Amino acid sequence: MVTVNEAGPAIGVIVVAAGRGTRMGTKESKQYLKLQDKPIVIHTLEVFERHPLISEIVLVTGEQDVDRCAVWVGEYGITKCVKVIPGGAERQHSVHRGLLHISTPWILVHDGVRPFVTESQVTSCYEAAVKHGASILAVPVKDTVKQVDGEGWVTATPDRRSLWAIQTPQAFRRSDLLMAHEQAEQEGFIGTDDSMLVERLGVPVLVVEGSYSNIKITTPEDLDYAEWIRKKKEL
Ligand SMILES: Nc1ccn([C@@H]2O[C@H](COP(=O)(O)OP(=O)(O)OP(=O)(O)O)[C@@H](O)[C@H]2O)c(=O)n1
Ligand SMILES: C[C@](O)(CO)[C@H](O)COP(=O)(O)O
Repeated sequence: MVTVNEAGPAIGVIVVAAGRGTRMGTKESKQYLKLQDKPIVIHTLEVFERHPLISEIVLVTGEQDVDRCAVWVGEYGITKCVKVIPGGAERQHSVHRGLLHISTPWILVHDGVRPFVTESQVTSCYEAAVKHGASILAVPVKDTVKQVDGEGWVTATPDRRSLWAIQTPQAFRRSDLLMAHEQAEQEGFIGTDDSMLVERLGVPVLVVEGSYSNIKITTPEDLDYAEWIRKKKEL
């Protein structure tokens, strides 16, 4: 772990960037690939660095990447990043580790590979959480979605009007998120987002509409799309 900057408590963000990017298939993990001039994870950190409500960022990276990320944090002027720590085998473990290094009463969790979230989306997500207890960004699903069995047969077609594609940030009371992670760990439950864990506690989670451009850079074609989004934002 590297302690980078000192900052006062308010709203904390855990940026998880400890994944291996197997679906991207590049030698360098996708969060460190350059988008225009900077690593993707730096673009992501800059959104929170600029955000007036955010006081503190904990960056979770691969164990072997902690030192170089701590150097980048200094070089790119991410003054709110107070710690760079190693993550775990699953995203969930990385978030849990981050949570142990941040003590603000409200926490946002964000994927290091979602660099296009906007300041207003972060604000909307946080404000909805404070008002309603927990909140996540999402967009309505555009395609018809089918449930399919292991042999390829369609088993159900859920009503699309009830389906949303879930994004980050996701905002929670720190106490709820910590309890949710502890319970999941005790029960051996692994979820693909933090909301799943908090939902298991019985905490209602409100969906806040985000935007389709808040993509998670996951597969190679996402890189071209990311360049296109970035250029469009500059215009
Ligand atoms: N053990 C892990 C796995 C994922 N993540 C982070 O969680 C975010 C969303 O995960 P995903 O896009 O699935 O990233 P990877 O796990 O890297 O991708 P893949 O599943 O293709 O290996 C990414 O910022 C990733 O770095 C993490 O911090 N720790
Ligand atoms: C949290 C998340 O970004 C919501 O879409 C996503 O579930 C994490 O990535 P993964 O691809 O499911 O690992």
